Amino acid sequence: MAKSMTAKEMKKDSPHLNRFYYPLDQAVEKPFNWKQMWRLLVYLKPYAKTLMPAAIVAMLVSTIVRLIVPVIIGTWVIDRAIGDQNVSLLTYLIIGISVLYLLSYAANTYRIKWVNILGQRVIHDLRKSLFSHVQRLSHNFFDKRSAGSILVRILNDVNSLQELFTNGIINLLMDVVMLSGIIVILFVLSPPLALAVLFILPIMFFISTKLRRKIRRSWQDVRIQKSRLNSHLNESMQGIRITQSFSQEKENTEFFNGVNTDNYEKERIAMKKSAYFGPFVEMSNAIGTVILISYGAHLIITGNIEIGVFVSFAFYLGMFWEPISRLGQIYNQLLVAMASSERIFEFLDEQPNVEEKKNAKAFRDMKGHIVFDKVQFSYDEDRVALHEISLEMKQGQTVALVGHTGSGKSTIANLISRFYDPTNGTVKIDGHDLRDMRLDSLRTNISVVLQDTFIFSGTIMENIRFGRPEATDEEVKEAAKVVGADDFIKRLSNGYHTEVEERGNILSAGERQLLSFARALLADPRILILDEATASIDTETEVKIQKALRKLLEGRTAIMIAHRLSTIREADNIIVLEHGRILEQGSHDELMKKKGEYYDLVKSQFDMLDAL
Ligand SMILES: Nc1ncnc2c1ncn2[C@@H]1O[C@H](COP(=O)(O)OP(=O)(O)OP(=O)(O)O)[C@@H](O)[C@H]1O
Repeated sequence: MAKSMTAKEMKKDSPHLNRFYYPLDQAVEKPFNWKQMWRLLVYLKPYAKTLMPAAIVAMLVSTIVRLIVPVIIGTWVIDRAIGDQNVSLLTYLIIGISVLYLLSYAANTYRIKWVNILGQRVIHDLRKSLFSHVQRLSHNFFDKRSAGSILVRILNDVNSLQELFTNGIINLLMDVVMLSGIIVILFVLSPPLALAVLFILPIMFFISTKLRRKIRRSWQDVRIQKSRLNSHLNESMQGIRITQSFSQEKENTEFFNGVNTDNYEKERIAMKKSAYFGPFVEMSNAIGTVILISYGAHLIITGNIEIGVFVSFAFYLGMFWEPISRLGQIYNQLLVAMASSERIFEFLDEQPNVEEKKNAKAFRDMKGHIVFDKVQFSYDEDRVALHEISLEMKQGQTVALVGHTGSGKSTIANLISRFYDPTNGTVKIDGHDLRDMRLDSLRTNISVVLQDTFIFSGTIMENIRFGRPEATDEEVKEAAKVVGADDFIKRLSNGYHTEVEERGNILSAGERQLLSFARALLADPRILILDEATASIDTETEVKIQKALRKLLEGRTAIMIAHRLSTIREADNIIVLEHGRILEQGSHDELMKKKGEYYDLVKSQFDMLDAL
């Protein structure tokens, strides 16, 4: 039964969750689904002729040895060799049994090895296909999900399938063979004793399944609690600076202690329930043994069975519980795997919204002449982000997009890079509808410099080279020089080889911006999209950035989402947007003369500056 908790339930469930709750928490129980199971098993296909059969043969060898040894001991060693006091037969039997055990030992070693390799490979393949698929998905997929939830699927959900693929499937086969083997042998040896001993089987199976279900639910609670603990820990570490600056450490610690205690409580309950299982197994064994002794002894005394059969029964009874208990475990594993695989397949079934046509053409020598022809666009059904926008950006022009927040500036930029397709109308570059063109040939001609520059972990050199992986060290340095980033890079401890952590925490906002300019310049795009930083930067850096910008813009079509008056003023064309519509456009002087919306915007910036 699928079960997800509401916030209210979670708060009730966890007394310490007064301030936060984490809606990602979900119980992981899904009904068994054959179709999905079959889809999962397809991942074993590449190994269907190598590792799979090898592991199955090894498993069969060790299981068959375990199955026949008790019969040999009962009917041959006890009834024949010892009964007839036949020493040479006894010697042969001892040697034979030893050889069989050695064979089983070798088969087991290989089974474990092959099964583990098989599991690891399947998980490796699954993670690879999931990652490459997710990387191909369009922006609208990432709009709907947090980075954290995507990470959980690629890491945790795939991990939770590992156990199924390493041991689960082969163990399942092994246990079925073992269990059916034991039942058949017991009935062949003595049908009445087999009936008496196996009579308790369905009862035990029923009770143990119930018990296991309870235990499983408790461990699910533990997992949910752990995920809350992780979420809180993650949030605390990410926000540590804000916590410290607002002196909220005490409150935060109290909250953490609360979640930690809840976690402990859930673990304690789960442990307690799990502790019932071992003694239950022992007790069931004991009941079986009592039945065996009382009824078995009666059968021996009345001459219906020999002592050897009795001994074989005792052996099998000891072996019986292991596969039964493991089958329950595998069933649990399957349920967990169902939940995880459902989430994984949900991602794999997601198709990119922006698709490339089969016969898509490549841009050759793009000039960078952009035309929007009656473009309408909505991110979601109920809100229109752009209404019938028609505009032209000529080759080499710098076009500034201005307007209030939410007016559609970034949306226009997103459509030029074809991160989304227009709902109506067409976006053309050099006269080609973008939907007819190859995505890679479009995007290699466009560089996007965002406000929040993303710095990857690696060296400064590698970060700049991201724009053109084949660039030489000299070309990287040249690009940095042109945009004026060279000065600060040289002052870093290791110059161009300084390691910057993910997101570039060791660099200032201005430095990060210069770095992203160098990256864009190195890529040498025909079209440059620049989301200008709103963060205030000191005048010296501002001047540097302006100079760098001029270099960067030379000979390219540039679309600037502009906030600084200095940038806007220099643009060839200024497009003023409001609520997804173009209000007016023209050069700075033309628009100032018009005394429209742009004039008001500029005036308000000046008024603000005066007020400062
Ligand atoms: N990924 C998205 N999903 C849904 N709606 C979105 C998405 N991105 C933007 N919007 C909406 O589309 C409209 C236009 O947003 P856009 O980001 O283009 O504005 P903007 O002018 O660039 O704003 P800002 O100056 O704040 O960056 C807004 O109403 C916004 O809420």
